[in-house]
Amino acid sequence: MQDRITLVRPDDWHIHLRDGAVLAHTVADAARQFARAIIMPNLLPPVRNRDEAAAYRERILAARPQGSRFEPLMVLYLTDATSPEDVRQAKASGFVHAAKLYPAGATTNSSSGVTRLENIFPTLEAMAEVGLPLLVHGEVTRSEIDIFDREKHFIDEQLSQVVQRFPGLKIVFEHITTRDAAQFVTEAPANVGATITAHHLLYNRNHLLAGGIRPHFYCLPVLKRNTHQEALLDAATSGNRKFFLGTDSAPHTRHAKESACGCAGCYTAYSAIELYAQAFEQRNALERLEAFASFHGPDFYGLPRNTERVTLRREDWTLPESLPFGDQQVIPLRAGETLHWRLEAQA
Ligand SMILES: NC(=O)N[C@@H](CC(=O)O)C(=O)O
Ligand SMILES: [Zn+2]
Ligand SMILES: [Zn+2]
Repeated sequence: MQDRITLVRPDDWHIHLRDGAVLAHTVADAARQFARAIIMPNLLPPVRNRDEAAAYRERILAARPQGSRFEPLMVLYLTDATSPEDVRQAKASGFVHAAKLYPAGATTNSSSGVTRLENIFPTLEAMAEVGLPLLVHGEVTRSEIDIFDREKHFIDEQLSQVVQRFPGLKIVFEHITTRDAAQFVTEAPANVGATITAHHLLYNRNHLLAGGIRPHFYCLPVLKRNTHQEALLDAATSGNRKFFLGTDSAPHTRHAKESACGCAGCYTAYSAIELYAQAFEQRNALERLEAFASFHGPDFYGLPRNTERVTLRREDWTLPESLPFGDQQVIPLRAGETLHWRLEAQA
């Protein structure tokens, strides 16, 4: 049985680091594993332009552990008011690598998001022109649409249109959760890719709801039935270059999660690559992990692959029950449970 895997250091193409005191924790967790990460801009207020991205980037860099070369890849948050000029300035900065579409009301801190896709057509045109990828939280927000069907509706009503209308625009369908999304991306042209989280590979809605409601498994888009989980495992382990690692690690305090109205988001940054290794091993596909975690993302974004290597060792270890999070606590996904792979500390 294989007991070590060496891979080129991976990157995380979708992470929430939050801001302020918690950056010390979130940045350290990400930097231990990943060389670079695409930093989600859904702060309050959101990261709307080059200057806000520059300031947030400085706060992240200042929170890096000593000696870390972790590189935050910044993202603009699209609002109805984002202009083509904002896009050009952001691209020219060199440190903004994408812009994110949050349909207004779809998820955490999305209230300043885009209310009608048509409002940002000129902005999307500019993004296609300068080569700034569009990242999408792909769910419709209409209250009459069942929450388990919102991703599928988004594909049919919105994403397919954007793909058709802007053939020159790179699009990442973020944190896909359904067979429909995996199929859509597979059949789409090469400018369309997708991130897949570790939790959507490891879990389905039974884990969230059967035998008791488990708030630490609640995220958006919500976990779907096991047939969708299987389709995501197929996609992630297929070797298809359109699919790559994006944890969507999205910490909320323990109190905000364990509540009558709990927040959406799973904290996976603490052990992300180990969780992915476990998912790939379930499929006997460990040899496909490196391409998914370390090659497909930079290739899609047009960035160089990392050169440094990391090693995962087969070793049982137990995740902490909770982690410090500013002056509060965050519960990592799989808290108190045993993982079977462990990332070796860097010399
Ligand atoms: N994924 C989540 O459940 N939550 C994210 C937002 C998001 O990525 O949709 C968050 O910022 O908390
Ligand atoms: Zn999202
Ligand atoms: Zn996210």
